[in-house]
Amino acid sequence: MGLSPILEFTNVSKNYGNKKVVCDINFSITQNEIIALLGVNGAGKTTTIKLMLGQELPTSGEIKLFGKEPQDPQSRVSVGSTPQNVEFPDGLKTIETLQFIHAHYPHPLPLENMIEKFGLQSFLNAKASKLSGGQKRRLALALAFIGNPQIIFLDEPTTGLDVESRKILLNAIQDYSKMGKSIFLTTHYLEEIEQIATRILFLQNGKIIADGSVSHIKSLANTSNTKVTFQCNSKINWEQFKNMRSFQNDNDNYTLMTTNPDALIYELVQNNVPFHNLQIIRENLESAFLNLSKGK
Ligand SMILES: Nc1ncnc2c1ncn2[C@@H]1O[C@H](COP(=O)(O)OP(=O)(O)OP(=O)(O)O)[C@@H](O)[C@H]1O
Repeated sequence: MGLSPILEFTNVSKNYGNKKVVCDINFSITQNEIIALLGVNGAGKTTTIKLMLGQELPTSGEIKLFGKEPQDPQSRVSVGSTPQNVEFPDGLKTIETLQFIHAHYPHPLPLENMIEKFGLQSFLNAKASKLSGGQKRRLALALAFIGNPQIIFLDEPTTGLDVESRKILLNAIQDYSKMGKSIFLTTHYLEEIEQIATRILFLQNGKIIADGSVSHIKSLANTSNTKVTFQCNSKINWEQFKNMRSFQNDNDNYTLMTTNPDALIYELVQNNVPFHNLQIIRENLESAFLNLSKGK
C-alpha cells in the first residue's frame, strides 16, 4: 500500500490578470521527502508555495493538503512555513514570540531544543522586530519547525544566512526528514541542496518540466560528461583513447571530456601519458539547472 499524499496538486493553474504564472501542474508529496523547487526568477516558485499554503487560490484545478483545502484550519495545524520576507510585530521579544507560537500547537517540539538548534540564545530578550535580517530568518525558521508539523514549506530559506546558519538549517532539515517528516523548499543555492534533496521539481514558465532525484535531473540535462584536465608536455596520439569523447588543448593544458573518467585515467596511465596536475570536474546540479533553463 502506498503512503497517502500530504499534498496533491491536480491540474493546477494560476493566472494574474491574463498572465499565466502556474500552468496545469500535477504532483504530490508524501512523507519523508526533501523536495527542492528550482527555477529562474519569475518561474512561479513563490506563487506555487502560496497556493500550497492557501494564501492564493488556483484559477483552475484542485489542491489538497491532508485531503482538505489548504485554507482549512485543520490542515494548517500540520504545516510549518516561512515566507521569503519575514517581519515580526512590534513589541514582542524573541522569547515571547517563540512562546506564543509554541503555545498554539498541540504537540510542539521542546522550546529549549529550538533555541539551541537555531542559535537564538544571544537575542532571546531583544525585540523580534529589531533583529538583524539573518537573526529574523533564524527565528522564523525556528517558528516553522516548532509546531512539529508533518510538512514545512520554506521559500528561499538560506537567503541572507551566514555560513554557520546555513549549516544549522541544512542539518535541521535532514534531522527533520529522518523523523519521517517532509520539507518543501525553493532555493537558488543549488550546491547545498544537491547534498540533501531527495527530489527536485524544476519549474519553467509555470510548468514542471522535470521531477525526480538529483541524479535523474542531471541525466535529463545531459550532464553525463565529466571534464578531466591536466598538463602534459609530450606529443600524444589522442585517437587511441576509447574513453575520450573530445579533447582541447591550450599549449600544455589539456581538457578531455568523458563519460567514464576512471576508465579514461586508466587508459592514460596504461599508455604512459606523462600528465600532472590532474583534475576531475564532474558536472553538478548547477550545470543541469543551466542546461534545463536554456532548454537543452
Ligand atoms: N500578486 C501578483 N500579481 C501579479 N503578478 C504577480 C503576482 N505575484 C507574482 N506575479 C508574477 O508572477 C510571476 C511569478 O512570480 P513568482 O514570485 O512566483 O516567481 P518566483 O519563481 O518565486 O521568482 P523569484 O525566484 O524571483 O522569487 C512573475 O512574473 C511575477 O511578476
